[in-house]
Amino acid sequence: MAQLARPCSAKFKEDFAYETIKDRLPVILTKVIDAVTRDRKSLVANNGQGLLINDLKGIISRLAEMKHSLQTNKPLKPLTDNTDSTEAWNKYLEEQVKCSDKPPSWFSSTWLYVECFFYRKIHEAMALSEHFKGLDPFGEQKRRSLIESMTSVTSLAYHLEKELNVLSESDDTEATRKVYLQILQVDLWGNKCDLSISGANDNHQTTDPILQLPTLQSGILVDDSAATWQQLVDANRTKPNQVRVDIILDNSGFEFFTDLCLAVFLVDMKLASIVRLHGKSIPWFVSDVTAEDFSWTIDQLGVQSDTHTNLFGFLKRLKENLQSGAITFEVHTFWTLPQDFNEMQTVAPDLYASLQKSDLVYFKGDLNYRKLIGDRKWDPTTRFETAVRDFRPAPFCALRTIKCDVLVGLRNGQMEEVQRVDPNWMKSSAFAVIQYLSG
Ligand SMILES: O=P(O)(O)OC[C@@]1(O)O[C@H](CO)[C@@H](O)[C@@H]1O
Ligand SMILES: [Mn+2]
Repeated sequence: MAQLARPCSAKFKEDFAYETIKDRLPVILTKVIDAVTRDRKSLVANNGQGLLINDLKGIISRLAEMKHSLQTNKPLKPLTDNTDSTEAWNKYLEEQVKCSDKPPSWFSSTWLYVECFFYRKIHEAMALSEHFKGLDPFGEQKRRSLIESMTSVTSLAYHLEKELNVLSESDDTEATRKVYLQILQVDLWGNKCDLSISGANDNHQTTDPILQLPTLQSGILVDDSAATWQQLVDANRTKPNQVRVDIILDNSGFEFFTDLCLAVFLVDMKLASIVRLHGKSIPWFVSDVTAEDFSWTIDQLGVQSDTHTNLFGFLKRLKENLQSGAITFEVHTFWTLPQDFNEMQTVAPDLYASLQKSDLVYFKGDLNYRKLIGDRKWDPTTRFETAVRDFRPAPFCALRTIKCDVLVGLRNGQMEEVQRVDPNWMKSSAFAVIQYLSG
């Protein structure tokens, strides 16, 4: 068994974790407080009673108390909101208390734990209110980020529709493979549009998603995309018309649109008979997709197609696949717990068993990647399969733009090359990996 690398933590000032906990999360939390304060009038007006003001004041004071706790490195406390994940979170806290010499706190515990706890605490502040239990303080930003990406959305939709109309009439496997690899790269770089790395500042897509690919290509440090194509071909040979693909979603907005493009492509080109999309059950890491974001996105694409007619053909395909059940959306509590994926089989055996029925699972984004490799500071030349440890429910592929300081699977000397090219490599989202592991 390879020696486990140490987890990222803000107790090491050289870790990106330190900058995140010290600087970035307080900024994000301040924006949440401002959003709830600013929206107070519209939130109350929509609900029409002055007493709601006190309810909102309760939320704001809990968030302010959380900010003070974060900035003064107070011990983490059990959650009190009595939701379906409260017990799991409090059990995890108890385990941390048992296995560390001092009470877990923001700057002493692992980065993965405290950053996940940060977003779960924001949800607790809402869940403890009377009338705003499910309030998503990031909802407005996520909606705005899709609307401001509409030029890129419509050009991508039009491009894909044209390709699908030609390919579905031909049985040109090579041409299909080429478009698959192109859409996969579009989906990969869609992950640049993430509101957490941007400190909740605007981060929508402005360039043409297809035309930008050649300039981004050199930033792909590991490219196993050919192996994912082969897995799809092999799965269709052994079980024609029964291939299942899962996409573990990340960010809403433009990235989610690129996920929908990949899903429609796989179904309409008969590379998968079902694509199961997995979202988050609570607002998460600012821009992650919730069930509310999923429904709003489908509705909004409909609204937009009235003016952006290039959307129309793609949207028809998408809606047909949603109605037929070829594309589905679901959530599971596990995705918003603190455990990394090596613990899924123990913590969420039902989810692990479901993923075991998949022929290919795509994990989108940086946080999913961190959870695949345990958010540990592995040597970058460590093999991906070593860092993933025992997690292997099915063949899977990480599609991740790099936004923090954990990375594996590189060649000898490759990390040094990257650092020379861009010392800011862990925050610039200029680099990415497509890393595949067979089942
Ligand atoms: O999972 P995503 O949306 O690609 O990225 C999540 C993220 O923005 O949050 C953390 C930094 O606070 C990092 O893991 C990463 O930068
Ligand atoms: Mn995210």
